Formats: sequence, structure tokens, C-alpha cells
Amino acid sequence: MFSISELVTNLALSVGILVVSRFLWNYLRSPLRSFPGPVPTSFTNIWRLQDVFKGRCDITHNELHRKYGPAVRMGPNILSLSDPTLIRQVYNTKNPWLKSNMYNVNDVIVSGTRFKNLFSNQDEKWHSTFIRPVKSLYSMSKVQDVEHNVDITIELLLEKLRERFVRPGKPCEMSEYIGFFAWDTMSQVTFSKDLGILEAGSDYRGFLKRSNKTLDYFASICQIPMLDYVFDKNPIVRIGPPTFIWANIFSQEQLQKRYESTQASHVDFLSKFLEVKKKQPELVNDNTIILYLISNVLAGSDSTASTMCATIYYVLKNPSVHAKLRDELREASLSLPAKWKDIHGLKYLEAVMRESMRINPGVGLMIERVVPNGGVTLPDGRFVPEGTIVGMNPWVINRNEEVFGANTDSFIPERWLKEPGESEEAFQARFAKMKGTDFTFGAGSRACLGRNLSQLESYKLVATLFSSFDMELPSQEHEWKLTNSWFIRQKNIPVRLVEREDMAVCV
Ligand code: HEM
Repeated sequence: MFSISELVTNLALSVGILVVSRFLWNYLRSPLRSFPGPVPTSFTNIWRLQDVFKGRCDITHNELHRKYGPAVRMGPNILSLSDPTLIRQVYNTKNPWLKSNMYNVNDVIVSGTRFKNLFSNQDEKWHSTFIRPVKSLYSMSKVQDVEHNVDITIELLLEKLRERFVRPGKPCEMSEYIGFFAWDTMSQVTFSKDLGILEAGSDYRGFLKRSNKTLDYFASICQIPMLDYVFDKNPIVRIGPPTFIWANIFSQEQLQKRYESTQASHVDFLSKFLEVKKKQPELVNDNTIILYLISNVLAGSDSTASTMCATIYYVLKNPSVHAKLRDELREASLSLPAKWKDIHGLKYLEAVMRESMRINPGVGLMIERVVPNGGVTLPDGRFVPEGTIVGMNPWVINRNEEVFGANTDSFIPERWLKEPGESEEAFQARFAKMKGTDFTFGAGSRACLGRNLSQLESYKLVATLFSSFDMELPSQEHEWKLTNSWFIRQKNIPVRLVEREDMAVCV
């Protein structure tokens, strides 16, 4: 008979042997052994999990590519790629490479049934069937139908900023207020009703906190998706963090309320989805509408908040950019909230927005795909076998100096403008290359659905804020804090706001 201590020792030994054998097995059978990368990545995915967990894997990914070149081994079966010429192949539209298992972590289980969403579903046929009925609703001309809803929330934000910060002369933590604004706006454009967060001045329903926790979980666990079966999709007892199920419940409540409402119909995404249901009842039912609603709520808020925070921060950190933007906005004599028709042609504003998204793309992890049958040969001749997971990180692609010019770690909106002495033809070619490479919204058949909506919102907000207020950080040296949890989350942007006196604007 074994004593208890012998039993524990034997058990620990057996587990140790199993783990080491697994690592050795990974190492010996890895077809990627010839690709360079940190040593532990040839044995295990734990290395990349701990790196993501620390919250700035975008920095690591850039460092690794600088050290090892355009293809870096990130795990026994995973490569990070940095050559932008591969975007069209990896994220192609005709024969899309499948999303990897990382996306499964984003599913939710309700009463034992697994629900996938537009973002997480790996089945391209399913995806194209369900995205087709609503895709056109997100074109630039169509999203302008909900511009009025964005205006309502901008007005609310201005009111609260004046009441709580401008008049009392207190600095505003912009990362907080822009987050409140983004969540209220996405709810307003979707349901014609905000979440009451700006009004309350706090995340009183815990939506933002829960979303952050869920994303922290998603970002780390999707590096080893199998772990999700232990923590979240465990059929015996869930030990994971909050899931996105609250978004399903919230969307269901809003749909029910709309059915019960006797008021005249609103122009918002929900009314548009109900129209689609009327026209295509064989395809779109209430469950499909929930699927569409949660895409807006979950994918559209933190992502757009990240862009808006980055723009405010970088403009305030760069006095010459700030001055040029203010001048352009003054000359435009905008009515406020700024209207899309008046601002989308403003060249400097556009350069500022493009540069903010380039330097701070809202998504900061590798966007993973599976190499299809037959494998792929990289431009340098190396072969990557089928079944390998490959991915590109927008934070790596958007810093490519061959495409975007020198100093890609610096915020330089002028890179998006014609340089002195540059011919119109040369500028157009350079601009098209940068625009075509910018990976902020992903690429191919699974590129961001809400790109235009997000641009409408963020351009309007930035134009209105910089037209309304003189803003400053505590000092030019002030540094924010970033966390990369799939979306990039900012903190520590305290801004002093004073009513801008030099603007002839009509409100
Ligand atoms: C600046 C703001 C935003 C950024 C940076 C962003 C970024 C991205 C990226 C990189 C992807 C591709 C993910 C992948 O291939 O794995 C994506 C997909 C997606 N985004 Fe966005 N997004 C933003 C705003 C929005 C908004 C406002 C919506 C609201 C409708 C939205 C809805 C979606 C959906 C539904 C998908 C999945 C698309 C599919 O698989 O077909 N996004 N987004």
C-alpha cells in the first residue's frame, strides 16, 4: 500500500512526465521547427498565453518581428506574419481561409446550447448566409440614416462635460467618458435608446466592467482555446468569468419592448433588422435579429472608444497637429454636433483620424486563420504546411515602414497628405498603398462589418469636441496607460476643458 505522501508524489511525477512528454511531442512533430521564434514556443502555447496575459503583446510582436523577420513561430503550430503583401492571400474574399479555434472562446452557452455569432463562427457558408441580408445596412450611405442618433448622444456628452467638468473647472478622465459615450451611442443607434451611462456618469449597470472582464478572459484563453472547455464551456460547472450572455439578454429585452411599443417606429438598426425579417422571413427570425443586435453592442463600443481616445490623446500630445486641426475646424464654420456631410471632406481631420487608427488600431491580437489544403509558400520561399495557424497583428502591419514611411511609432498625420514637391500621381499611389495595407479593420470576407458606422461616429465626435473646447493634458510629457485585451483599452487621459471662444459655430 502507498502512503498518502507517496501517492501525491507519484501523481505529481506522472503529471510531470505527461507534461514533458507532451512538450517533447509538440517539439518533435512541429512542422515549424525551422521557423525562428522564442525557444519555448516550439514546445508550448503557454508562452504566448502568458505574454497576452501581461497586456501588451503588441509590443512583443513588434519586437519579435524586428528580431526574427517576417515569419515568427509563436507556438508549436502557429506563425505570426508581418509581410503586408500576404494580406490579400491570408484574408482573401474568394476562398476564405478559415478562422482558427481562437474564435470559439467567444461563443456563449445558453441552456446547454452553444451560440456562435457573426464574429466567432468559423463556418464561412453559415457566415455568408447570415451576413448577406444586413451587410448593405452598414454602407457609408446607409449608416448616415442613424446620424441623428449619434447627434443625440454627442449633445448629451457635451451637456455632461459642461456641467461636470467645464463649469466646475475640473479635469475629465477622457478614457472613462469616451467609453460611456461609445456604449451609449451604440445603444442609441441600435435601439433608439441609450444605456443611461452618460446620464449616470458611471458604469452603473456594470456593462463596461463585465465587457472588460470577458475580453481579458477571451484574449488570454483564446491563445490555448482548449482551456475554455475547462473554465467556461465546462459542462459540469462553469468556473469562467462573466460571458457575453448579458448582451443576448439585453438585446432580447429590447426586441420584446419594440414589439410591445405603440410609438411610431424609430430609424435605428433594430427597425432595419425588423424590415429585413419582413422581407426575408425564411432566413431572418427573432434569433437572427438577436445575432445582429449583439454584433453592434459587443463589437462596436469598446473598439470605437479606443480610436476616439487615441485621437484625443495624440492630438493633445502634439501641439502643431492640435493647432492645424483647430484652424481647419474654425475655417469650416461647422454647425454642431458636426455633420458628416460637412466634415468628411476635411483633409486634415481625415489625416488625423487615419493616423490615429494606424498607430492605435482598436484590435491588438493576431487575427488568426488556418492555412488551407496544399499549404502556402511565403514570398521568401519557405513553405508553411496546411493546418498551420497563421495570423497578422494590426499593430505590426500598421507599423510597416516600407508602406507607411519612417517613424511609424510616431503620430504624424502629415504622412496621409501630399508632401511638398510630391507629384499628385506619386501621392495617389502612396496613399492607395497605405490605405490598402491599413489593417485596423482586418481584411477579406471577415473584415469589420461596422467600419463605416465607427468612422461616422468617431469623426463626428472628434470634430465636435475640438470645435467646442480648448483641451489640454496636465503636461506634454503626460503618458497614458494601455492594456491590450483583444481591444486596446486606454486609461489615464485627464483633460482640462475650457469653452472655445474663437469659434463662430451655430448650435
Ligand atoms: C474603430 C472601431 C473598430 C475596429 C478597430 C474594429 C475592428 C475589427 C476587426 C479587426 C475585425 C476583424 C476580426 C477578425 O477577422 O477576426 C472586426 C470584425 C467585426 N466587427 Fe469591427 N471594429 C470596429 C468597429 C465596429 C463596429 C462599430 C461594429 C458594429 C457593427 C463592428 C462589428 C464587427 C463585426 C460584426 C465583425 C465580424 C465580421 C465578420 O466576421 O464578418 N465593428 N472588427
